[in-house]
Amino acid sequence: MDTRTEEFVNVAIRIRPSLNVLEESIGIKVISETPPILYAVNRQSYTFNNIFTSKASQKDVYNDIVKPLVQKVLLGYNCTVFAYGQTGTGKTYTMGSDPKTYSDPGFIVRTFNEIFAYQEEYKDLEVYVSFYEIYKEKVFDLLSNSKKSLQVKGFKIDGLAQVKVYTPNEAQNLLNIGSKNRHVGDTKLNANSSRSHAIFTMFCNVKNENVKTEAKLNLVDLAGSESVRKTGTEGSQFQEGVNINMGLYNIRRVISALSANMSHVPYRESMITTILQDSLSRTNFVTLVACISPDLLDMSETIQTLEFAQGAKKMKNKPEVNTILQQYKKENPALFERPQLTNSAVKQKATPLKRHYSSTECLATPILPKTSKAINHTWTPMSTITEPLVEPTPFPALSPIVRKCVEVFETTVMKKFDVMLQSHRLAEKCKTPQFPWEKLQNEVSQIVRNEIVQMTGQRPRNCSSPIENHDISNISGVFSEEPSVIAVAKRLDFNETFKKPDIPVKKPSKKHTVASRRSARLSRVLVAPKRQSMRLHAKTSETPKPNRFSKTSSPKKAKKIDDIKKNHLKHILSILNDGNEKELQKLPSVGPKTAVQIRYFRDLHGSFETIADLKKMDSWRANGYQSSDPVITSKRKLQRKKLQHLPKEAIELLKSPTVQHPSHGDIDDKDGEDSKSDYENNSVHSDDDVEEIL
Ligand SMILES: Nc1ncnc2c1ncn2[C@@H]1O[C@H](COP(=O)(O)OP(=O)(O)OP(=O)(O)O)[C@@H](O)[C@H]1O
Repeated sequence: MDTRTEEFVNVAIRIRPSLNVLEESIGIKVISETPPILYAVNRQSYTFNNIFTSKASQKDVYNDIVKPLVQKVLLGYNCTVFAYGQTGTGKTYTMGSDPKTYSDPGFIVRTFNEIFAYQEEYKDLEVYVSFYEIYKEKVFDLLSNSKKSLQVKGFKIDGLAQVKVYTPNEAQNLLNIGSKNRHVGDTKLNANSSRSHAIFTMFCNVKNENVKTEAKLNLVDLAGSESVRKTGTEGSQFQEGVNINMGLYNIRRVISALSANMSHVPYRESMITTILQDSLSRTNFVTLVACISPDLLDMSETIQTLEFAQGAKKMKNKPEVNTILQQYKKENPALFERPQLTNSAVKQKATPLKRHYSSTECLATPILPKTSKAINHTWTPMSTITEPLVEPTPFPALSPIVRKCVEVFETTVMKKFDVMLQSHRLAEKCKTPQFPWEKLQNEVSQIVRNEIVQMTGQRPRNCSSPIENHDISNISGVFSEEPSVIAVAKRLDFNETFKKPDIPVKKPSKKHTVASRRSARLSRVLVAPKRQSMRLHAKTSETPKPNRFSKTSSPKKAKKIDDIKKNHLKHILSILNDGNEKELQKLPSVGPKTAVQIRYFRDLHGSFETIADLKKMDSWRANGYQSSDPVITSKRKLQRKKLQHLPKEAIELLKSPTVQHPSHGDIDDKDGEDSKSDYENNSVHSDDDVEEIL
C-alpha cells in the first residue's frame, strides 16, 4: 500500500496572493506545472510534488493534498499534514481553523465532511476529535475551559479531551470552540498571528467484518516562522517567537533526519516532535504544505522555506528541471536581457558592488541556525539577472542605529514607495513615469529622522534620505537600492551623527595615592608638559598669541578661539581678585602658601589689574634660582632632564632638606610644601614656571 519509495514527505507549496500589485516586486515564478517547478530570484529552481499558485482555490488544494489521505486513515494509516511557513503566509487560512474563513472552508472542515461521507461505506466508523495547542512548550487543551497545561507522558497527553462526534456539525462546533481558545497575537506582520502550534486530530476507528483499524489524521497549523525583528515583537511576545522558532527548528531536524534515513531522530528536543512522534515515522504519511509569500520583501524567508521544503522532500534533481529552465529562458528572453544602462547605472557598473544583500539578510540575526544556502545569494530582480554571481563576503556587523534605519527603510519606506509608484503609474496610464523622487526623499528623510529621535532622544545633525539620485530605471527591483540605503544608514551611525570624536580621558590610577602624589607633583614641575590652552601669559600681555587655528582657520573661527581665550584669562583674573584661598588653589601651580601670598598681596595692594601683575609679588620677583645666564639656564634644563629619569626614591632624597644639592630651587613642587628652600629663599615660582605651568 505504501506507495512511497524514496520520498518520506509529500511536499506542496502554496503561494499566497501578493500584497503588492507591481510585477517587479514579485520574487518567484512558476515556470512549469508538470513537473511543478518554481523559479526564484536567487536563480534557483525548485521542484515539488505540487505547487499551488495564488489562484488555486481551497478546494483545489484540499483535493490534491488531503483527500487522498482520508482514505489512507480509514485504511489504518496515521497521517499528518503540516502547514509550515513564514508568518502571514496563509497557514491558518489553508487549515481553515479561523472562523472568518468558514465561508470558503479549509482542510479541517472539508476533512470531517469527507470522513462522514464514508459512513455509508464504513458502517462501524467512529470518529473522535481532539484539538490542542503547544504554546511556549506547554500543551493546552483547546476543547476544555481549563487554562491549565497538560502533562505529557511519553508521547501521550494526560487528560486530553477526545470527543466523539457523529455529524460534521458537531465537529464544526468543536473547531469553533477550540479556535476561540487559541493563543493569537498582533504582530507587525499579521494582526491575527498564531502564537502557538495548533493540532486538530481526528481519530477514526473502523470495524469491518474481519479487520479493526484505528488511525488518526493530524492537521497541524504551525506557528509562523518569524524574524523577531521583522515582527517587531517584544517582551513575552519575543519569548513566544523564540519558542516558536525553536519548535520549528526541531521539526525540521526530525524531518531532515527521517528524510536522510538517519538512525537517530531527535524527537525529544521539543514538545511538538515528542507528541507527534508516533505520526512522524517512515511508516506513516506525512505531507508538508509550505506556505510562501511571492513578494520580494519576503524573499529571504521564502527562500528559507523553499530550501527546507526541498530538503524535506529529499529530492533527486530531475533532468527535466534544467531543460524546462532553458525552454523558459528561450520563451521569455526579455526577462533575461541585459538592462539598458542609464548614466547613473553606468557609474554604478564602473565600480561594481560586490555585495548585493537584501536588507533582511543584513538584519537577520537568526534565532534559527542557518540552514539555508539562500542567505548567500544575490537579490537581483529577475529582469536584471544576466551576470554570474560574485561570491559575497560576510556583511559587516551593523550598529543598532544602522539596523534601525535599514529596518525602517524596509518596513515603511518600501511600502510607501510601492504605493506612490503605483498611484503614479495609474495616473500616468502606465507611461514611463517621471517619478516624484524629491517628494519621496523628503518623506523618507522625515521617517528616518523621527525614528532616530525616538531611539536616541537626540536630533541628528545631518540626515539625508536613503534614496538619493536614483532614476526610475534602477527601480525595476527594489533591492538594487539597498547598498546605498546601508551606506546612508551608516552615515547616520550614532557615533558619527551625535558624538564629537572621543577624546581619551586619563583615569587616575589606583596607585595614585597620597604617598605617590608628592613625587607626581614633583615630576610635573620638573617635566612640565606643554599645555596648549591653559597658558597664563604672565610675561607679556593677556592678548593670546596667534595659534595654529588662527593661521589655518577662517577669521571667524580664529576670532571665536580668541574670544574663548580672553574669557578664560578673565576668569583666571577674577579668581585672583575675588577667590578665597581654596579657590585660588584651583589655579594651576598655586598651592596653599602661594594662595596665602596672593591674598596678602591683594589685601595690601588692591586687586590685580592684569595677570602680569603677579610679577609684582615679592615671591615672584625673588626667584633665586632664575638665571639670565644662558649657560646656567641650559645647565638647569639638563638637570631637569636627568632628574626625570631618576627613580622616585632618589628624587625624594634630593628633596630632603638634609641633602645639599646644587640647585634645590629646581625641585619645586606646585606648592613648595616639601621644600624648605621656599621659605628660606622666599621664592616660589619663576616667571618661566608661571608660564610653563599655568
Ligand atoms: N491563499 C490565500 N487567499 C486569500 N487570502 C489569503 C490566502 N492566504 C492567506 N490569506 C490571507 O492572509 C492573511 C494571513 O493569513 P493567515 O492568518 O492564515 O497566515 P498565517 O500563516 O497563519 O500567519 P501566522 O503564522 O502569523 O498565524 C489572512 O487575512 C488570510 O485570509
